[in-house]
Amino acid sequence: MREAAPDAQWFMDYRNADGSEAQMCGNGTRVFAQFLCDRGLVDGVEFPIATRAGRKLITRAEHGFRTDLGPWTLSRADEARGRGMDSVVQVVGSPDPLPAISLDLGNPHTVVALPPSISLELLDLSVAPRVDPEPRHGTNVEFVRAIGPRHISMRVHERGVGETLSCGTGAAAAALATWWWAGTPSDELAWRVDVRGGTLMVDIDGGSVGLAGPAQIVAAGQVSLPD
Ligand SMILES: N[C@H](CCC[C@H](N)C(=O)O)C(=O)O
Repeated sequence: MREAAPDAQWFMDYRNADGSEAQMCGNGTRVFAQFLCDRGLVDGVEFPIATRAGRKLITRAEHGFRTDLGPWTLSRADEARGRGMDSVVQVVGSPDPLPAISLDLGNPHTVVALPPSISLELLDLSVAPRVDPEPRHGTNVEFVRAIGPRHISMRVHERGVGETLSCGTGAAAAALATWWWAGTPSDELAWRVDVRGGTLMVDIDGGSVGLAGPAQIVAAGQVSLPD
């Protein structure tokens, strides 16, 4: 980690609600940045942090922060390029399994574009969606509804958690998948992603992706780490 981010002063580690380790958390990087700024632990408008998924550059924005999430890849590129999908997802609320593509943003994501016949609001994500073939290390599953040009709405079932109100790397994966499927011209690169918890902005620059949104510390406490 030190080698991947030699100039980073701080390292963000991340655990899911069930205690499992995740390589990255996009929304977490902004709250981490807010914490560092509030405590005066970083200065400047731009600073790098280290994560298990490598160095991430944070920039202060007018309302919150932008995180350069860096490079992304299609996890099963040959399948995705050949068929426009690499897996299927069975979710409560859809009678049939739905086609999906898998992306790697440091952590794994599986994105489903919902057909018009299926309501995003009515999906039951209290039951974990089943991904086939099942990714070896699990995956975060995003369900996407197109709203307008470069504007999507999304719900997410997170690995190690369940449904959450927002997922930053998931929002980036959802925008990237929609962009990739639609073959969007290269000058249309700023995307708006509505999630249950608010709105995130995703900017796509070819093989690299950025995530911007607000950050607000809502509670403070102490955590005891095991020895
Ligand atoms: N909510 C996070 C991602 C948590 C990652 C996680 N659930 C996993 O990959 O196991 C985000 O804002 O990007």
